[in-house]
Amino acid sequence: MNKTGFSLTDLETIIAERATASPEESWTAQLLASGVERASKKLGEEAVETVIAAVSGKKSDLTSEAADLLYHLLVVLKIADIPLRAILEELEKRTTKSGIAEKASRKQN
Ligand SMILES: N=c1c2ncn([C@@H]3O[C@H](COP(=O)(O)OP(=O)(O)OP(=O)(O)O)[C@@H](O)[C@H]3O)c2ncn1[C@@H]1O[C@H](COP(=O)(O)O)[C@@H](O)[C@H]1O
Repeated sequence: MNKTGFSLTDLETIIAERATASPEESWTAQLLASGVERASKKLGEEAVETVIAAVSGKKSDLTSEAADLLYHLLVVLKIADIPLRAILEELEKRTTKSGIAEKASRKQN
């Protein structure tokens, strides 16, 4: 748990609230208005920057890039009208099986 109890759900709420902000003042409003293609491109860039930071071994860079990545993922999910809850439910379903067992069951199908 972090110091303040801030969670991804809180960030999801902030993103939803910023949807009505002026795009001149709000990066979130700009991204939401830009549509799924541009926001996804930004998400992809943040993913690449996260990979580069991970490989560099610089923990502070990776922390910062991972934060950018999670924020932009939540923006894309908002545009797609998929609540964070749906992703958490999907992840929860997966807790009943190991990743290796799940991959093996895919190969059989
Ligand atoms: N968590 C974030 C957040 N993380 C990253 N960003 C913005 O995402 C943008 C990323 O742009 P760039 O790709 O140009 O930045 P970069 O990848 O660091 O830079 P380059 O090296 O690629 O040039 C920057 O403007 C960041 O400020 C964020 N913008 C907003 N939030 C949250 O959303 C709230 C509302 O923000 P606004 O909507 O801007 O009011 C904020 O208070 C935060 O809680």
